[in-house]
Amino acid sequence: MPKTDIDHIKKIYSEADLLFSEDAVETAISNMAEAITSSLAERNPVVFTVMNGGLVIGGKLITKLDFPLEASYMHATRYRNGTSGHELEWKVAPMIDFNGRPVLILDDILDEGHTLAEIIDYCHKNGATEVHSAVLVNKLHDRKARENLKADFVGLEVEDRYIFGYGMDYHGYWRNAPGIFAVRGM
Ligand SMILES: O=P(O)(O)OC[C@H]1O[C@H](OP(=O)(O)OP(=O)(O)O)[C@H](O)[C@@H]1O
Ligand code: HPA
Repeated sequence: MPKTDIDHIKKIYSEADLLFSEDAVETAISNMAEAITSSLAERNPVVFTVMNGGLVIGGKLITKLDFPLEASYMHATRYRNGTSGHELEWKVAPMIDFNGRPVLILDDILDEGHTLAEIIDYCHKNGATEVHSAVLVNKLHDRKARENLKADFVGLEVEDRYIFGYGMDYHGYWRNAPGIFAVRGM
């Protein structure tokens, strides 16, 4: 797709199937926040959002976490604004030292899970005492990178289609879409 084919991008949105409305997603985020608060309020975790996809869930979720926490980000990408994954490329490593501390990783989607699996390994190797993970969406299929790979906190389960909205992109666009949408035919 040419980089500036904005008409194609608009068509993708107008033809997409709405899987979860904004209200449904907001309810899921509130439920995740409650569950995370119950589990981690006394653990003093460092909360890392995985950019870029974690942009929306990171912002929306942490204001609902009812305990003192330090928040930062890391940036790793596997899809590079395309619709199929490659090897994980680190763009920005975590900048808060988490050696000897629990960590909570926040991301938009657990799809095949290579991203989350590598980030969890990275955190353990670099001294995290516990690594917790939360994703807005888990995609249902049998292609997970590791058997039984799951996030500790999951907002919504989605069918095996290419989705966008709430941080998830279609060729770099529509991270801002107010709901979770599936691309027609994908
Ligand atoms: O479970 P996986 O199959 O590994 O895919 C999930 C990852 O893919 C997306 O990131 P992407 O690489 O597209 O970069 P982005 O965050 O900049 O969109 C998403 O934000 C997750 O981090
Ligand atoms: O379905 C998806 N949509 C957007 N980004 C993604 N990254 C992995 N899977 C997806």
